[in-house]
Amino acid sequence: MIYRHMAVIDGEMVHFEILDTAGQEEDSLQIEEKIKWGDGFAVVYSVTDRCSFDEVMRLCFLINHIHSSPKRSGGSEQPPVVIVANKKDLQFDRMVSTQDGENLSKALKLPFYEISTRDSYEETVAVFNTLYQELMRQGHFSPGSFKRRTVSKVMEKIPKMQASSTLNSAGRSLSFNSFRDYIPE
Ligand SMILES: Nc1nc2c(ncn2[C@@H]2O[C@H](COP(=O)(O)OP(=O)(O)OP(=O)(O)O)[C@@H](O)[C@H]2O)c(=O)[nH]1
Repeated sequence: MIYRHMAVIDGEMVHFEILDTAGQEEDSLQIEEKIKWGDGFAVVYSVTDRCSFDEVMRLCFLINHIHSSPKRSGGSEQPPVVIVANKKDLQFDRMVSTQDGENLSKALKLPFYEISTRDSYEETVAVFNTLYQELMRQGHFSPGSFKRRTVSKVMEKIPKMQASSTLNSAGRSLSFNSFRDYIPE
């Protein structure tokens, strides 16, 4: 599933395409193609699901590995990655502490956000703003001349994906998910 999101960041209109992997059974080739496709990555876990947290480190390494391979087109710098702890509103079901998330992010030297996609649109879009700003900082893209990719090209490679609106049924929150389905067996 690809979600679209538009935002004005630092005075520039930015069009995001957000690939959501929820519930997909994928082999390692599909995973690799999807990771190659991304310019930046939000590795999302749920604070109510310890297993999703336990996958974060492995996924970050996988992203770095794939984007540092000689096959990767573009620059040599690692793509922007942020770690996102979702569902912070569910405080009574919490299984992963804020400290755990912060410690992991510090160890991996990655930005960390703890958010609730249910409660805060602003917290959610801040994740994507950070990814965009980091891409700009790296200098691979300049504002207004962003690398273009067509959805149809992606869909040829990833037949299960469909283009879709960014907004969920409540009309306010972005939807994005843990990358745990990306892990090869
Ligand atoms: N309370 C709360 N519920 C959330 C939040 N984000 C998502 N949910 C709910 O969690 C459930 C799963 O959300 P999804 O977006 O389908 O998450 P997913 O990672 O795709 O889940 P899988 O389909 O199991 O991969 C839904 O019922 C959402 O409404 C949040 O921040 N707070």
